[in-house]
Amino acid sequence: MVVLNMNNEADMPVRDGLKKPLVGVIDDGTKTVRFVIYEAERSEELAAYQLDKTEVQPQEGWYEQDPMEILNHIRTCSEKAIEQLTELGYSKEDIVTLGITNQRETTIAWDKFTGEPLHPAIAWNDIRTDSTVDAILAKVPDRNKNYLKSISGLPISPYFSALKMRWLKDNIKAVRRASRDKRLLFGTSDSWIVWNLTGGPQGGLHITDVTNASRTLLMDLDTLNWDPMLCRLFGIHRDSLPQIRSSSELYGVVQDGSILEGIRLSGILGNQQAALVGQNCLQAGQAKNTYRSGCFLLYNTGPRRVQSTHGLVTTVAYKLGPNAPAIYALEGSVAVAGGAMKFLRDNLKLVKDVVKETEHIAGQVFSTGDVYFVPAFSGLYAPYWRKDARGIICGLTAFTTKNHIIRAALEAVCFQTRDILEAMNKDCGMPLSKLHVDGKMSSNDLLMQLQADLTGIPVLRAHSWDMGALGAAVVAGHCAGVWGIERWRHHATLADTFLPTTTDDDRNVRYTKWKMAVQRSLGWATTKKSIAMTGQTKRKSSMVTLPSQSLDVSLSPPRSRKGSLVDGPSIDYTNKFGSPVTDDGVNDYVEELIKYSARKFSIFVPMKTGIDEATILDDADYFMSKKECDYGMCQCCPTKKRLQTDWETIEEIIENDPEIIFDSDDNPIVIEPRSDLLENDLLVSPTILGKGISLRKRMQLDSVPEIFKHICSKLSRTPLN
Ligand SMILES: Nc1ncnc2c1ncn2[C@@H]1O[C@H](COP(=O)(O)OP(=O)(O)O)[C@@H](O)[C@H]1O
Ligand SMILES: O=P(O)(O)OC[C@H](O)CO
Repeated sequence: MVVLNMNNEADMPVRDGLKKPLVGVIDDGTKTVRFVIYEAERSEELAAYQLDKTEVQPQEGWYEQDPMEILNHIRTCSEKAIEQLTELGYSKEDIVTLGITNQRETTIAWDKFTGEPLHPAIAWNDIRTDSTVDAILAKVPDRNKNYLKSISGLPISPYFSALKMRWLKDNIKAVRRASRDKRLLFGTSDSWIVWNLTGGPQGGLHITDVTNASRTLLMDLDTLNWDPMLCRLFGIHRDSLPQIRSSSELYGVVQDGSILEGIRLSGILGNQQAALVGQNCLQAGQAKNTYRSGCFLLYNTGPRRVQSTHGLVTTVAYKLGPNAPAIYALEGSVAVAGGAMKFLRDNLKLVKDVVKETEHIAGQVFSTGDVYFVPAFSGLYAPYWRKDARGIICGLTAFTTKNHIIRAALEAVCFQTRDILEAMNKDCGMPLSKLHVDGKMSSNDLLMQLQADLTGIPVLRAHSWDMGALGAAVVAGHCAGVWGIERWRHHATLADTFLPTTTDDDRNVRYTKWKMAVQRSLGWATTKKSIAMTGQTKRKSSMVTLPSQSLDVSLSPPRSRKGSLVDGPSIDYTNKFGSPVTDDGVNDYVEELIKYSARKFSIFVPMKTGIDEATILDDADYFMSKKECDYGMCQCCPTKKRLQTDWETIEEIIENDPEIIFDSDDNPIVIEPRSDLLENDLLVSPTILGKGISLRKRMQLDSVPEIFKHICSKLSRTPLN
């Protein structure tokens, strides 16, 4: 008899006879949804079912998924896998607990009350947020993409969830509205799944685990909580974010009326962290590389957070219980690995069947014939973090055949892995002596041999390609008491070994050439081009050039926006505009100022009797009163972490993001009625370089932004309409 105990929570079911406790895993990948059932004691996969997801690519560089399809697939896959169980003499009741592993960073916004997704999921590899990245970079000193790394471990890149959340708030009305009405919930796909499994609008749990949270760019790696400054910077309100939990604890019970009804949920891990656990890389110094659409190398650094100075990210590897310490990892993420094979199949039609043909075709030549393929389709991730890189195939000659190109695409995966290893060795100071690998693409023997040859270390391929689901089963089973982590630590993972067959000189010469190819791929996509590509015209801040002024002054943007806004001439308006300026000639300039460079504003409107003062939005008071403890850490908002906010366009902020309408002293921007204003006058008072300057602007009615009309209607003598 096995008695299962969930961390002192209510006891798990009691099983009799020979049947062993089973653990189910929901695996939400980029391309597929799977449901896998393991027999805990023998770590054996008993049943699995998988469905492909519909690929949605509405524009170049945009990758979306249907959140409802994810849920429907989970239902179907779990039903089918459980059907298989019955043939083995088991039943659904033998599944004692569930784990979830998921594609990370993919972001979903939904309505807390209706449960409806407010937009398709934006997948991790989507680059629509290119210009959002620019807007955020414009707010940080020196536009330094690593500025937030000391807190979050991550560079500012389209890859991470905060950028996707910001984009959704900026561009999707339904998301904005839900935010204003406090109905908005954000989450990575694990949160979406758990919320729905545990009741959805009827009390569903809005949670995520530390590993997923560590991929958002909003979590502080030390406190393992949402960081107030990061939330403020990205304009994401704490109430819309899930609660961060450990990777292995009893979260709740499935209550969605599906076949999984009543089963407990006790493990959540991002899929790359899950593969690290599945590969049994539980000691500091062990690493694994998973080859799928992308390729992700994680190096366990134990409880020590290693801050990379060579382009890697610091991430949480796992936290096996609410009171267990967090274990960290250094990660090298490669955006395109197996994805390059798909490109050769679907776009260039060089192969029909990736699995059956690539190895054979590439194996017919002994080298790439000096051809190099950099598959930077959506920029390069680690260690370069260049969103302006684009794919190139170089070194083509009249003798180049498709065999060379396919082989070069395989080698690209190996070279990108070497890039990561080089960075990792520098960061850790101790070269990795072997590499554990998994992922579907690792079934390619030629790829594995090339990997050993191009890195010079043995490559150990796991017996099963899907170590992610196994890892999630381990952490869920650990909490349920059916899969001891200590036992797992000593579990011998079977592997095929590929040994290097080249000399150091050979591989270094080839690697130098690869670096040359990478250099040629950089800077290909300009910001301008990427905006045109994605059809995004709204956020223009990074490419704005102020028009030449009729004013006899030199133009200068507010100091903190200098780097991003202006390539053109500059005005020193502090010297010129000490007092209100009503000259019509200043209109264009005020317009520009309002549009692009406002930093701290007061807006005055003609007075309406009886109203003394009001904030721009009713929300502002609410946020002001809540803002400190909102993040659960009012004493923990250390001054050093506060960022001097430099606002985007005022209309954008007002329209898009009520939460962040605060000036640099953390006061809400105030609309003040003033009796000395003419009807339809708005007096905009930006504070620049510490001085208040009043620019009176007579607004053209047809050009008055809706929000100003609203303000005037609310406060002034004469509504604008
Ligand atoms: N034998 C193989 N040789 C080369 N590439 C492969 C092979 N098997 C799979 N791949 C590639 O690896 C990727 C497998 O991805 P998959 O595991 O389905 O993960 P994901 O969920 O990341 O899409 C696909 O892009 C496929 O083209
Ligand atoms: O689903 P995969 O295997 O492509 O994994 C995606 C990663 O989690 C993205 O960070």
